[in-house]
Amino acid sequence: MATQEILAALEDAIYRQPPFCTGTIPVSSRDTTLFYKQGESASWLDLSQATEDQLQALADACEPATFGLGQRDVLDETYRKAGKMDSDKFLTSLDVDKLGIVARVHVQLLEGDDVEKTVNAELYKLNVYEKDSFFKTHKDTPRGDTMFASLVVAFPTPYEGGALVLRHNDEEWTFDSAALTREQAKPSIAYIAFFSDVDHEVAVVTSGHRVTLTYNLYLEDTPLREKLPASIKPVAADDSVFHTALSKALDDPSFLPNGGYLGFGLSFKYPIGLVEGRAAKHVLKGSDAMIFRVCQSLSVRPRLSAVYEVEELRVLVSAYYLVDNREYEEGIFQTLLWEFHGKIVLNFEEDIPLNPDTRTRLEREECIRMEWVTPLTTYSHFCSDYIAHGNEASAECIYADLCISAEVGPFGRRHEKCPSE
Ligand SMILES: O=C(O)CCC(=O)C(=O)O
Ligand SMILES: [Fe+2]
Repeated sequence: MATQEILAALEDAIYRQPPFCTGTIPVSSRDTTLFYKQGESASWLDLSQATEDQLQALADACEPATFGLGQRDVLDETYRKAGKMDSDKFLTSLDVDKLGIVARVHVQLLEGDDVEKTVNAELYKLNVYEKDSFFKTHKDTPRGDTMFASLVVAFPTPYEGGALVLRHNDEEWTFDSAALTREQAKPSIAYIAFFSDVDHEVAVVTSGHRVTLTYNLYLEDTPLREKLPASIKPVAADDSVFHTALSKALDDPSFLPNGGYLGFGLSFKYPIGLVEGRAAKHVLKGSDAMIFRVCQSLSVRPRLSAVYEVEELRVLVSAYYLVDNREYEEGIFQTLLWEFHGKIVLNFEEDIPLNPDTRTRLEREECIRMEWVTPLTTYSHFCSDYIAHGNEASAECIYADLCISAEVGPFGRRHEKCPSE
């Protein structure tokens, strides 16, 4: 088969599941009691049978919610109009672990080895969206490189509007928590967990009060403390179609006969730490995780990488390095090559280019030859160039556009085990 046909077949074989999971769970007053501070005193209400007056009092006890624009928290009610209460100002009786929400989200959003690790849900904020409240499109600010998803729990209070709309790779999904909770025979909460880098917005609430708790979900590198309940079955990861397509490609002597690299522009973005010298522990999401697993299982050496564009050349660097565009004595290009062990990415026809810093021809070893299976649509930003709409200012981490680069051996030596890294 011609190379282009093989690459297209590989791309078609990548299985993409939706970047979220949702559900409803019946609750009792034991789950929906909320205590909160109000100046020097305290109040409480039951969010499964709250009156208008109680909800208004809760809304009045909230502060206006800000959002993050790069490194700053800003209040701009044309972008986000909502009330927020920080987690030191209230106590909720809702336990997302006991209700099985964390376990469900765990098996529905993660696959492979990640199902054996521990997911921690960290309570972040309480939000009240009154009439005319909304939150325009944003990604949730990564708070640490092990944060992979956000969880929103909506209580059964009366309201209309306020649907959460998610958008990813030209697809759109709506989570209408008002309709979902209204439709249940018993008082129920509605939840949604989504990969935090997925664009999302809250539509305008047209009446009532939409009360939510938000949580940040982290994948810890420790084995699962308690077995997942038997009723919660892992969603079988569908690696088989891509596995078959990649094995077939590797068995084809005309496909990268002398070896080379396969590149995969990723479907999701990943948090990169802004604290220098700290290796990131990325939690790969959805189809990106699937690509990594399959490459590993076929001894095609996958690495999470960043590609920087410097003077029309593309330089591939491991995603574990943090690169910003301050003044480097040697020039940014030399620094990427020497300090960060970068390689110039060329296709199989290109001539070896000149080094833009020294104007001499680059060495063959400084370049790699790559075929892209899925295109890399955006190059990595140098850290200092980055400004984004988040739900909080980012101090520690930002999202980066990354790719997987996978090293394919020459035909006949493809399946040799690579030394572990
Ligand atoms: O309330 C929701 O459905 C989502 C809220 C949100 O996106 C946020 O607080 O960052
Ligand atoms: Fe958000």
